[in-house]
Amino acid sequence: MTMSSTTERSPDDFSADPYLKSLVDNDPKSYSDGNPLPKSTPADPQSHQTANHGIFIVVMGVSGTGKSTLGAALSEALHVPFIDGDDLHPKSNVEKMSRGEPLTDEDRAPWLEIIRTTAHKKVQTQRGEDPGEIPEPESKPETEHALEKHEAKVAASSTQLKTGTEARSINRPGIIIACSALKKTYRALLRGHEKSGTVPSHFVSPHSEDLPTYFVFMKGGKDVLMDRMEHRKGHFMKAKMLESQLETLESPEDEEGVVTVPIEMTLEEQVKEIKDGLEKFIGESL
Ligand SMILES: Nc1ncnc2c1ncn2[C@@H]1O[C@H](COP(=O)(O)OP(=O)(O)OP(=O)(O)O)[C@@H](O)[C@H]1O
Ligand SMILES: O=C(O)[C@H](O)[C@@H](O)[C@H](O)[C@H](O)CO
Repeated sequence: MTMSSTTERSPDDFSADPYLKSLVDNDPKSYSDGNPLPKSTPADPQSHQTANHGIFIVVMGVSGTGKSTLGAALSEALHVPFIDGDDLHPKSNVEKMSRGEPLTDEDRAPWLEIIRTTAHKKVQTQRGEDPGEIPEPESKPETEHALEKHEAKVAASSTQLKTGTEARSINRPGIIIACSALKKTYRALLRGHEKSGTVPSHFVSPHSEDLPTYFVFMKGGKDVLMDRMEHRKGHFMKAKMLESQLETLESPEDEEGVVTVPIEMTLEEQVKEIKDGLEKFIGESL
């Protein structure tokens, strides 16, 4: 089933989920008169190659591949904030996964829209632009912590900028989000190539050229994953869900802007591989 064929939701559907309802209620403008958010000026397709243009990096792969671990490490290395996509799931999705039930396309669609919109908002804020009235999705302390850490780093970087050192390697607007992004259609939505039609109009996310999107694909075999998930403590996603995650996964390796990293590599090796890969796509050092 493609994302574009998912059933359009009415505002009433959003009332059923307190999390989605809070997002709707926070934006009376788009619901009373149907006005979408003002969009940023469309950028020149090549303009993401300038240091001021933000980038959106999605760390993807099935559960247990190490997305959260790598996302945090990449954030340190690139001086770009990190958000765990798990923190942006509607509550109903987390409850469903905790019960051991795999999510459907319909469950994932609003979550994917929220992820892209959140990425855009964070990049706009870093650029000093007004992110408009996109409501702040429910966030958990870890997310806030990651953003605070990033802000502290930006402050430290500014000092370096003043002294003229490492000016090109710091302070680039951008955001890293961990998200399973299992299917091609989900990635089309995260890239801004498609709309799911499952969220209110104020979730208008930017065109792909206005927020260039890259994927880091964490590739690994079932045995290693099963072992990691079985040893991981305190996570809502249990090892028995791995089967359905692997069945759902459509490899992104033939798609544009994808850096693939084996999960067996050390964290250090993964970060280096990704930095090199992204620099090739972007055409400059990060
Ligand atoms: N490079 C690595 N080498 C060995 N173990 C790792 C590596 N990266 C992560 N791990 C371990 O694997 C487990 C899964 O990692 P993590 O929670 O980051 O995965 P995830 O993809 O974010 O999972 P989920 O999507 O289910 O939240 C953790 O116990 C983590 O410590
Ligand atoms: O698409 C999905 O099925 C979900 O996003 C999961 O992958 C979880 O969010 C994550 O892996 C938590 O463990």
